[in-house]
Amino acid sequence: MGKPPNLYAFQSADELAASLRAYVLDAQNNALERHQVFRVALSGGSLPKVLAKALLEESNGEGKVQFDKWEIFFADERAVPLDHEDSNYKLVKEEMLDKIPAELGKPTVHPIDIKYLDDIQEMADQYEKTLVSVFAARDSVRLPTFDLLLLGCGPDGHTCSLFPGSPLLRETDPWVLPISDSPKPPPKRITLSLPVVCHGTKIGFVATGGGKKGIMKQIFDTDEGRQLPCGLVNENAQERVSWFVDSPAIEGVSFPARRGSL
Ligand SMILES: O=C(O)[C@H](O)[C@@H](O)[C@H](O)[C@H](O)COP(=O)(O)O
Repeated sequence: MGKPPNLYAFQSADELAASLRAYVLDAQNNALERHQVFRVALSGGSLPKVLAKALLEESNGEGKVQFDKWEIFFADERAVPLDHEDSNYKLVKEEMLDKIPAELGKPTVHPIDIKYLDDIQEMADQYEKTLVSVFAARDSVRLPTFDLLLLGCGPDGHTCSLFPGSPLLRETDPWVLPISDSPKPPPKRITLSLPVVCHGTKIGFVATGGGKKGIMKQIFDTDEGRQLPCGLVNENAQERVSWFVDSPAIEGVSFPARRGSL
């Protein structure tokens, strides 16, 4: 048995952003020491905005974000054009990429290939090929190891586009999966598989606001919650998982949270 996931709780968005920055920088610096590149997967939802605040506004203190060493992938993506309002790429671009000051460098970004909008199986396969080309040949690496995955938690306990009760949760072979009936619109998406998510060196969740308190209590305090997608990531990746939450999101949660800093 490993150690449980880390749950960090903050009073304010500024405190959360400062700790998230320290966490991301630590992951970045460790990755750069190991292999001179930082491979990150990002989800959509509220995460890109919080991340941009952490990395672009909180510039005091330790270390520098070396965006020119970043390779950014999408933990999940909606099968829509890259300039569509549902696109996670557009969200990340507008919230963060377009605002990166020139002196921090430009990350390499891996969006979906919109040639395959009408064939999401092919889109997933092609995205997997992108991962293969970056992480090594599929045959020699059982799973790609992201240095960091930064994820959100839906009100039903979903993460990426892995939804509660979905058969996709049982898929162990593909790295990237298509989904055509997502309960959260739009219905057609691709997502990293659960084994790929859980294989990350570090997995960070950001969940804020009172709207999250019911699901946080379920995930951290109940056996059923541990079977939800976010709970499964906690169970499988244990101390490699860190949650960054605000006080309203964990009101009533019994699982011990560390308050105020990393
Ligand atoms: O593309 C998506 O739909 C997201 O990747 C999704 O998994 C999101 O992260 C959660 O729904 C949490 O969203 P919030 O952070 O907005 O609550």
